[in-house]
Amino acid sequence: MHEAPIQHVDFAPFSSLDVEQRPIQLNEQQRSVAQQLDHSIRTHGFLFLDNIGLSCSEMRHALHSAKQLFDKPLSHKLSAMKIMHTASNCGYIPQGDEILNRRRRGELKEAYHVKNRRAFAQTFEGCPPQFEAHSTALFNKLATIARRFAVACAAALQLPLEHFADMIEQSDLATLRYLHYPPCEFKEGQSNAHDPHAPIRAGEHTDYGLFSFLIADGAGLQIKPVAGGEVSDESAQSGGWLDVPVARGECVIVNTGALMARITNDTWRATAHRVVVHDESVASRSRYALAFFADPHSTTRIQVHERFLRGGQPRRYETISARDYEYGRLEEAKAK
Ligand SMILES: O=C(O)CCC(=O)C(=O)O
Ligand SMILES: [Fe+2]
Repeated sequence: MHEAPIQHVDFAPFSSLDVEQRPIQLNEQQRSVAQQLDHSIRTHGFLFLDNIGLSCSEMRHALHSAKQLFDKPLSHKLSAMKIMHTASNCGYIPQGDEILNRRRRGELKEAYHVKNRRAFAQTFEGCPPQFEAHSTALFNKLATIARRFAVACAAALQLPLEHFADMIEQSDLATLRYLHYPPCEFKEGQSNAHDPHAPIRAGEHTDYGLFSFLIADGAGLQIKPVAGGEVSDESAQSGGWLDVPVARGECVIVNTGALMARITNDTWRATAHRVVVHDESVASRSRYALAFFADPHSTTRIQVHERFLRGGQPRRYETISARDYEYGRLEEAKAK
């Protein structure tokens, strides 16, 4: 297996950006960060973002609170916690309820979704005592960082600087996802990386929204840039997957999602990824991760921006609302 040569981008110049101020103005250093993003996203669709304004200890604390949440007995999680339904997209997702890739016979993970408290009321019954306060604070912090990142994306793509930042402000679709991949079986030569139907920790997929931040504490993430907004049968199954080196809660991994691919007419693609186990030692341990999905507000019209149609470029995607697109994909991912 090959390691992906993923670049690190230092986001420190953006930490002082006030995303509420209009007009947004960028200095030279910030414009240079935007150029680096453009390069990384065009070449891999994934990058490591350093100095985002979330310290290592905050990231480790977040991973620890995922552990505390999922450490609750299964009977408690099923009876006392709110179970996630597509309509709300928040709460607990038991193992087996979500299948990101329908060719897989199952996915070896459980998850918990936290939504924007400013956009709708979420209750946290059955969660550990500090979980509500901690996850809400983390959501708000990541949402601000995401808006700064959205400005950098707009600069990189030469769009009006507020273009993406306004779409995700107060978004009811943005989600903070806590993930736990429990220890699983490993059989040499029959790993889920090779058999396209075997159960897997997270099946081949692209994320739905504009971009995602990922914080993880263990190996297994693999990526494969694809030519469009979704994973085709061929691209998911053939070889060419690259390992993402583990960041162990030291920096954030960023990837672009399907709605970004639609708006940019695939100038920035959605990057396919999955989570596998390569060996006995990875299989024998739990893996915890957090993903923040920067998804536009549900009423946002997602259309190819005219800038990507210049010079007679064919329009690859029809206009759709963020809600219709995302709920379509959430329904697809629901185990039938
Ligand atoms: O756990 C990971 O590293 C990836 C999770 C992921 O891709 C997702 O939840 O969309
Ligand atoms: Fe993902």
